[in-house]
This record gives sequence, C-alpha cells and structure tokens, in this order.
Amino acid sequence: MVLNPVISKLAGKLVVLASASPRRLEILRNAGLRFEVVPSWFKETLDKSLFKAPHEYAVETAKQKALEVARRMPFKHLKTPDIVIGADTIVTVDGMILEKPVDKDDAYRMLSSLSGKSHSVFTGVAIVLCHEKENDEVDYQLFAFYEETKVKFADLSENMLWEYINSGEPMDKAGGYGIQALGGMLVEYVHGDFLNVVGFPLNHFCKQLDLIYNHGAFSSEQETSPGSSSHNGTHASPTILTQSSPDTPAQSGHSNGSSAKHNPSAGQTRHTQSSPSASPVHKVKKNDGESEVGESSWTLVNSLSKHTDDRQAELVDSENAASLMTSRGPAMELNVTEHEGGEPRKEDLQRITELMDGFKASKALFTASKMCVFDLLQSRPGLDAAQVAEEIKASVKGTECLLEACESLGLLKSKERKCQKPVYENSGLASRFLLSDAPFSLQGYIQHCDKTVWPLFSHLEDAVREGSNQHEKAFGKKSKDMFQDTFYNSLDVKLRFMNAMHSIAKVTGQAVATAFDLSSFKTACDLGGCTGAMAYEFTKSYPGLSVTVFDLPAVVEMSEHFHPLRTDNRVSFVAGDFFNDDLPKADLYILARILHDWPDEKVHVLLSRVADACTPGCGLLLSEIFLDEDRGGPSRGLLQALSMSDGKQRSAAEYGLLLESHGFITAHIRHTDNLLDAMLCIKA
Ligand SMILES: Cc1cn([C@H]2C[C@H](O)[C@@H](COP(=O)(O)OP(=O)(O)OP(=O)(O)O)O2)c(=O)[nH]c1=O
Repeated sequence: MVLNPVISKLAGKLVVLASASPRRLEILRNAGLRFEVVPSWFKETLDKSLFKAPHEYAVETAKQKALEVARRMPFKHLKTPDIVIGADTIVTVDGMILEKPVDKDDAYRMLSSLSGKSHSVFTGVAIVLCHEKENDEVDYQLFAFYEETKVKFADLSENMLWEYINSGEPMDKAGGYGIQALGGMLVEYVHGDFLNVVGFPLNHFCKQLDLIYNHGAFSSEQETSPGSSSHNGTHASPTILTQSSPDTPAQSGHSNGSSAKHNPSAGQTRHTQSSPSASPVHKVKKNDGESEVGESSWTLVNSLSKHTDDRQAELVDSENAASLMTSRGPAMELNVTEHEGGEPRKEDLQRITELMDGFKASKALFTASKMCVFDLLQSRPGLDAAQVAEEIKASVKGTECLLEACESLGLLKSKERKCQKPVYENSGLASRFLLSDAPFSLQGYIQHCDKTVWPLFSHLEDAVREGSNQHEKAFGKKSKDMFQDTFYNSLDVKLRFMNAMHSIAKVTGQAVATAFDLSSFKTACDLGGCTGAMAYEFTKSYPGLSVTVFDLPAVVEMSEHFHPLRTDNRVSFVAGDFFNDDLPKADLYILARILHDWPDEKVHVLLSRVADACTPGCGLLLSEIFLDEDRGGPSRGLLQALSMSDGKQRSAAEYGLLLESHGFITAHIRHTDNLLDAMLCIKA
C-alpha cells in the first residue's frame, strides 16, 4: 500500500491538518496518519473571476489555508510544523462554483441547479513542507494538486429537495450535499475518486507523498529544472519566487503555468524563474471511469524568519495576519536567542518585563477607571495632576504617579503647559472604551475584573494546587452555584456583574450578530442573554427578527435598569432557569458566552433541552472564545480558565462535537475580528 512507506517517513514529524472539516479529519485518521488539527483562519474570499478554471480557485484556496497555518504556528504555537496539509472542495455546474450554502434558500438554489445533471467536484490540496534553517529562517516548500470527480444527480422533486434541506445536512458542505450521508440518495453515479467528493482525494495525496518522500522529487537543496517529470508521470513545474524586497513576502505560484497571482496585500511580486507554459493536465484511467488528475507542482515560498518581527509577520499576508493580529491579539512571540556575548536580547527582556508588570498595568487601569479619571478628563480636558487630585479627592503625589502610568500605557495624553506642569487628556483608546457613557464602554467589565476576578487571582497558587475555585478565600463564603450565590445574592454585586456582561455584549454584539447571514430566521431566544444588549444588536442587524431574552428572574427584574428608554419592542424578556424551566420556542437559539461557564455534563443537559425545544432546521448560534485546536492560544481564553470555575475553555472542534452529539450540525465557523468567535449550527 503506497501509504505505508510514506507513513514511516512521516513518523516523528509534526504533521498538521489545516482544516476544521470532520470529514477530512476522519479520512486521514482512518488512513493511519497521525497529525494535529489547526483549522486555518484564511477567509475563503478569493475573487473567483481571477481564475481561469474552477480547480485553480480550489488549489489557491487550499494553498492559502495551509500557508496561513504554517506561518502562524511558529508565532502562535511557538513550534514550526514539518508538514501542513490544506484542502478546499468545490462543486461546479454550468460554469458556476458552488461552495457551502449560506442559508436554506441558498442550499435550495444549489441543489435545484444540480438536479438531474452531471457536475464536477474538485478538491484542491496543498502540502507545505517547512524547512527550518540555521538562521532560524523557515523555507516553505509548497506542493499543490487537484482531483476532479464527476457526479450525476437524479431528478429531484421539490418535496425531496426541501426534505433534504430541512435535515440540516447541506449547510456545511460544498454544493449543499453530503454524498457520504443522506445526500447519497440524490446521486445516480460517480466517476472518479469518491473520497475526493467527501473532501479529500486520499489516493492522489498518497501518490504525492510518495513522490515527495520516497522518490526525492523535491527538496529545498535540490535544483529542479522546470517540467522534469517524476516516476508516476505527473510533472513538477516548480515556480521559484523570491521577495521583491526584504519585507515583501512572496506569493505562491500556480501549477498550471499561469503567472503568480498578484497579492495586493504583499505588493509587487517578481518571478525569478517563471514556470514553463501551462503543463498538460493528465488524464488517468481510474477503475470506475476517467477522471482528471490535476498537475502536481511545487513552489519554494520565500524564507521567513521564525523571529520575524510583528511588522513583517503582518506583511506575510496582511489580510490574514491583520485578522490574526487583531482578532487574536498580537502574536505572542518570545525571541529567546542570545546575543554573541550571551547577554539577553533587549526584546526578550522587554517581553519578560511586560509580563512581570502586567498586573501593575491592569491595576492602574482598574484604579483610574474606579476613580473616574477618564470621565473627569472627558468633561474637563487639560487638567494638571493637582487639579485632578482635587477632583478625585486623592493625593497629588499619588495622582501624578497614576496619570504618568496611564500615559505610559497609552490611556492618556499629556502636553506641557506654560508653567511646565503637564496637563492631561484622554487618548482615543480611553475615549472609546473607558468612559462610563461610551457606546463601547468596558467600564462595567473593568469593575468586575477589579472586584471579582482580581481577588480570585490573588489566590491563584491555591487554585492551581487544589484545582478549584478560591471563592471562599477571596470572599469569605463558599459558592455552590456560581450565579445564584455569587453574582445575584446582593444588589451591588448583581449590578456589577450585569454591568460587566452588558459591556462585553455591547462590544461584541454586532460582530456576533453579523458573523453569518441570519436573515432567514424570524424568532430567536437568547439563553442567558442577561441585560439584552446582545439581543438589541441582533434586532438592529435583522429587521425581521424578534428576540426573547431568557434569564434568571433576578436578572430579568433588573433589565429595565439597562434599557430605561426601551424603544425596540422586538426584544422581550422571559424569566426562567434554562436548566429547569421550559425554553421559549424560537427558530434560532443563541448561546453567547454561556457554555464556557459549565462542565461538559452540564453542557449536555442544556444542549439536550435546547435540542428538545428545536425542530429540524432550527439554528443554534454559539459565541465563545474558540481555543486553537492544540490549545496553544489565544491567551485571553487560557488565562480566563485560571479562575478555576466549574466551566471549561474549548476549541471549535470540541464545541462542534458537543453540539453534534445533540443533533446540531456545524454549518459555519467564524473567527471574528472581535473578542468572540462564532459558530452556526443547524438542528438535523
Ligand atoms: C460535495 C461534498 C462536500 N463535503 C464537504 C467537504 C468539506 O468539509 C466541505 C467543503 O468545504 P471546504 O471549505 O472545502 O472545507 P471546510 O469548510 O469543511 O473545512 P476547512 O475550510 O476548514 O478546510 O464540504 C462533504 O462532506 N460531502 C460532499 O459530498
């Protein structure tokens, strides 16, 4: 079996599948490959009109998915993979490229265009070999190919179509069908590799690996003349690209001889050796009919230092690096190389110092917020330290230190006044997030961190030793039920907690509400929706949607406090406990920052109750911080886990499995550029 010799070659190597597709994971796992899963953050938004043929689009998307993970891992996971595999499956009919449907109507459009017709399924596959060099640079050697399979659908009746669509199965599959499941009923015949339709052409992949590892087809040391052929007849048509300037990353080439696509975010790209004219696509006889075997090719993507600074990392692919840098925060890179003399590098010391002083910075922010420094300077900009001290009833010395510290953190700006005393005003950051009446005010959350999270973290060592929440040491009493006992048994604590949730929902609401097109849903129920801030964002984004906020009585009775001038009657509040009381009926259930509060067993109870309330086709929108699949980040989520509550931080795949066990099929996953990620599931 071709794969076995290859598998032995891969033993001990860090193999990464850059895909969230459960089908691809299953195909490769069943084939005995051992690998890590790191879903790609590459947004599949390449302009299809730039590609001469549909398979080129699939190959380029697969390349970008794999390269994004290969480039991200040294910074985010502090490890360089040996081989990264990316794939993209598309369905084509009548010249149209069909990807995953955005909603049920889109699925109907796709399936009715396939009814009674023969169509093609292309899967582009990219294999990125990462070669670490002495100077810590990394060479990316990129192999790419595609496989085509022909599929013929039977004539589909309207009833059959809608019955299939309402099963929910189409939502996370290209072309809106899954040949390996219910969708098999729609198919009259298949010509070519069946697994290629499911999402991964295993046989062609094996041949490619065999070419790479057993026939030495390519290595970064080896010069390969364009057009040389390998043992199995597939031509290698290398396109060697170098950067046109030190900080402009190269763009991977294309196997079919077309010039490398200009990557607007990477500036001009210059070929040093253009690939030969378009290599012929090979037709190979398959046991059950003919299918095209796409060209295999390799490209040496430019060397990129593992210690590339953030700016260059950001240039690597600005579109993705930007979302990487913003949605997940700056890459945590720890340069640990030593200078010749052995003394530590400035950047390393700076990084370690930042970590050591982090708590002081947090406390400075919390204190200035608590003492209303930002609100004061918003209404009266240009005060000096003595004037601020007088207003906030504090010492001049202490106020001077606090204002200088806040300026060093970018929260304030100062300018000299004629008597040489600096006067202060808010920075843009403070004006956007730190004023009590700012649209995205985080003041509520900051007070929650200061009064609730900070005391808990003061007992972190005990929490780590005991593996349990330190509520009793921090607040003098045990907490059986985190919400009932902790946050809702005294008015000021309850208001502070609700303020915190309100501020997070205000900042993240629009990004979550618009992560997917939810316009097909008419009613939603926001479980644990607290003050309704998220609900209002949903009704603002979808004029046809009404939202019921379902939360504990102690919460609902306070909702007026947050929306005194309630103008939108499409948001209503119903009091109840989602673990015990009947859930309001809706065709979309929202779980925003809820599941991470609970252990798996409680999550199963809740999801089982939601599933019982759902009819097939109902939506479930989950919004959380999705950990990377190897739990290498984002630190925001992993640091939150240190509060040692009964809850758990999870990756998208972990949430997907929990949801799938209650009949919710993951249709879409979105890493927003905001604090929360989102997943849309459909009830089967
Ligand atoms: C046509 C067809 C597609 N599919 C699936 C395979 C892919 O998972 C999906 C195509 O979407 P892709 O974008 O290729 O893959 P994905 O979004 O699932 O995962 P990722 O982008 O992270 O790699 O459709 C089937 O499962 N059965 C089928 O018959």
